[in-house]
Amino acid sequence: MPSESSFLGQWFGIFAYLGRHVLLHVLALLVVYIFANEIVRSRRRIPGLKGPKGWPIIGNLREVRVDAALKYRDWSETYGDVFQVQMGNIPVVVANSPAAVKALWITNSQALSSRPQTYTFHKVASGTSGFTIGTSPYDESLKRRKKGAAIALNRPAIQSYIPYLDLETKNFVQDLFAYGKGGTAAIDPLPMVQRLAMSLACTINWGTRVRSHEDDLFKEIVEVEEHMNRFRSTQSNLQDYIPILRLNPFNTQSAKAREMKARRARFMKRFDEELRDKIARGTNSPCIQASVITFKEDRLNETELNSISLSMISGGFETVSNTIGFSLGFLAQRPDIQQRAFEEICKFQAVSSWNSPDPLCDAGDDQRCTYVAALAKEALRYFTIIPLVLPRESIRDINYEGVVIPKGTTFYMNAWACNYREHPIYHISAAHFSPVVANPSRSVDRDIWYDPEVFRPERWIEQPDATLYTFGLGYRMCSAHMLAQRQLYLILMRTLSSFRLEPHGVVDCDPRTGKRDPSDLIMSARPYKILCIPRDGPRLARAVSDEYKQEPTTTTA
Ligand code: HEM
Repeated sequence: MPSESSFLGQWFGIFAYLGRHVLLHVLALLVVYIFANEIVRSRRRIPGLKGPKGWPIIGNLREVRVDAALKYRDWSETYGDVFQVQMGNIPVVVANSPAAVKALWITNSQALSSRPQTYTFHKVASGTSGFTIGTSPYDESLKRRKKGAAIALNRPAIQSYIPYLDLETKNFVQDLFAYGKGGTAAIDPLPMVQRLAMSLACTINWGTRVRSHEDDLFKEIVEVEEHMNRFRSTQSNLQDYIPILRLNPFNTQSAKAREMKARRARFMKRFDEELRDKIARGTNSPCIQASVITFKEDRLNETELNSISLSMISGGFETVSNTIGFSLGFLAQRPDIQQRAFEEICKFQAVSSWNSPDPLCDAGDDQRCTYVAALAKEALRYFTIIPLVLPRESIRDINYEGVVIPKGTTFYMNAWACNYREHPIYHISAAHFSPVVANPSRSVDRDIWYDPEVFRPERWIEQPDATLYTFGLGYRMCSAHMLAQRQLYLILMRTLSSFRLEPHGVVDCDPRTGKRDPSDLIMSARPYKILCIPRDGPRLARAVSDEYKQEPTTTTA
């Protein structure tokens, strides 16, 4: 009779043998898979275009997981201004200089008129709910939606939104004053400016305001949109590029994307239903959705209408708020710039700087205070909150300096690299950088700066025609760049004429070191607190006291 221990020993031997066998098979399969994938990956590279080779399966994903724009700029020194990377097996062309970007995005504007589709954002997080304009591929429907957005965001339309801008920026100043307890309590201004931007977008689109950053609806939209921003990131959703990861049954990313899709659909439906109800009762304010629903001549279907709403929320809210989020923290540490802006506002309003100017400045003024307009533009350049613009996809072959880039290729514009383009004779490696003394005559090309690392609004007064890359370029450039600049200008005018900003504790709003998550698509600053000290408390209190939470009375286009 075999003893119990030898019996167990036999079973153990059988299992060990089977285990080794299975393991060897799995390893062999893995090697074959990697080998076969390497052949596919190298065949998909664009012939004639240089670029880092990357790793099997993941390509360059590991190297560009965070701060991709900075990495691409570094690589451009080795591979040239235009090179290819591989996201998994997918080749992507990256353009890193003003000249290259203009040759591709302007000269080939129509060829670059589409957007690539990704698994996480397009298939899971959006699905049948439709895409924003900024994430839609090129087709007839996109053309209709772009036309609708262009009418809603052109100069005359913006003029009609001035009462809304007035109300929301006034509400913002009131919030800084009230929550900041007249300069005695440190506050995080981000939720307040998020409310401003969100409320403006909702008013223009649905005729509905978002009154407080303490509202549950506000918090819900912020949370959902922040997640959506992550699903749109060009480098952090590995499953977009490595399809095998989508099979993972415990895939938390897809589960989160589905959850956000459902939550987004809920608040969109709520806005839509409220508006339809108001239209039925004849109590609606004029807004984009009402004008399309009421006058059906625009021929936009339900999904297209939804796409415009999504674009207003997703385009209009995080962009402006994060630019201001970085700017206020940064300016709190730059009393010199605040003082200069204040003096320029006083001059603009024709009051002496020891008298206080009107803290609420004229909402109808279209960026005529040159210094503050330049300050807004410099904030857009310096913080370049979408460093890699939004990806494009070519709908035709493009010939770039003799290299044929096939139709269907993804392109990234490195707006960061273009906005920070430094003339070679002033180039010093980032680690040893010391700002060059300001001397405008030394900037030899209008798109190339001698001091890009310095925050200097004056550059836009010296070179008003220099290109700003923050809104992208060409056919798919930001549809609302005029509205956004107007918004930023009025927010800065009113904030800087009302308050002196001081940092409270550590404030890092440096666009290189102070990002909350450097893998996001739209960058935001790490949370910080500042003191908003009224320049003239009694006057400010009077200016913001009058019924600031009322509904706007003037109509939209
Ligand atoms: C600081 C503010 C803003 C910045 C930095 C910004 C930036 C951008 C960028 C980089 C693009 C892609 C451009 C390209 O591919 O060339 C874009 C597209 C877009 N933006 Fe903005 N944006 C801002 C504000 C807004 C606002 C306030 C709205 C709406 C109210 C908006 C609506 C859109 C739309 C609809 C598109 C899609 C255009 C298309 O694909 O055809 N943006 N934006």
